Amino acid sequence: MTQTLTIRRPDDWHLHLRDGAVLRAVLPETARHFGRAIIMPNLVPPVVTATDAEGYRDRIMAALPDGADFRPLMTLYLTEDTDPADVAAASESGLISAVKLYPAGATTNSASGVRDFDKVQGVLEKMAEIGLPLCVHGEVTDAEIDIFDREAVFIDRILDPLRTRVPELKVVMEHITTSNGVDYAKSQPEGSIGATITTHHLIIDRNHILVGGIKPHYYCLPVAKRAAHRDALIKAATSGDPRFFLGTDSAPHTDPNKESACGCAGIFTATNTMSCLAAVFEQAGAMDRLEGFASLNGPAFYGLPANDATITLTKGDAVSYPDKIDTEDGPITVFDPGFPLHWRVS
Ligand SMILES: NC(=O)N[C@@H](CC(=O)O)C(=O)O
Ligand SMILES: [Zn+2]
Ligand SMILES: [Zn+2]
Repeated sequence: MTQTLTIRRPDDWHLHLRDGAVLRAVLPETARHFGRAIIMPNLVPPVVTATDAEGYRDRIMAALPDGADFRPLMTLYLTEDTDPADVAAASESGLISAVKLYPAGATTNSASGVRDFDKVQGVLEKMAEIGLPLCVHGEVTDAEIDIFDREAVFIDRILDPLRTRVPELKVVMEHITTSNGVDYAKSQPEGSIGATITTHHLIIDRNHILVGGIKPHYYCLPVAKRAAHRDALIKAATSGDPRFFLGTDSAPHTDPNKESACGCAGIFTATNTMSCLAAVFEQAGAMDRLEGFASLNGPAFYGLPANDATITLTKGDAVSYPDKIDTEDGPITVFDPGFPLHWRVS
């Protein structure tokens, strides 16, 4: 008996598309299965103003394959100089769907991020007033904090005080990797907080990166933690709790930039995400909750309708995906879940 599952067309609430040749190569991978995606603004230079976002949106639209049913949801990169009026106008016109906070130095292309939160208080208050969500890369950057503890320490030292300072601000904890992240999201009122979970953090733990030789294609930030944390993420994602939704954080870097003495952080999952998620949800006995996680909870948090279109997943013989996507800048390795995938999007 063939098994099938039809769900609303999913959205990706955290996606890196880059620009130029990489954008042209990776965008079709997402547009094939996803209706919308929150587009991360960490280009070089970053997408800081409404004018930047408009230009980037136009370049994305120009790179879309003909007939694609995909809409990019743009974001602005929060800096200490961000103008509250520019943000408000960009939100009002429908150009942007969120603002992204990177603590300065936390991750790929985050040098222009925030150091002094007093300097962004005015923007955050304006966002709270107009209901515009703040997407947060939640890691402290202090050299003395162990890299495996940076998310938990961020929650205590930065996120919780921030929520006290601007209680009405809608916050998305991006790519949570710990049970601390799960617990904090669950402790906050529904509708005021969301937490995205990536495909890869539902599958790998830190052993995948380090055991049997160093595996650069499993390195991302926040770095994967112990298996017990991965299990807490699986439990949250498959629980049906509306606070948790899919943000793949698919983050392409070319192979030479990954397979290097100082390799870039980021895992590229756009190509096989839905097959990987189906495997995770099936394993957890929660196929009936995949639609909530991938297609319903995210739009509800962002105040958008779910997509009208649907996709159908079918279980059968192992599905093969390319190991790499070719780009004019070099190959980009596709995430290897480490087990055969049997669910395909038909
Ligand atoms: N996740 C990553 O490891 N990398 C992201 C940045 C980010 O989301 O932190 C990237 O832009 O490459
Ligand atoms: Zn991040
Ligand atoms: Zn990211």
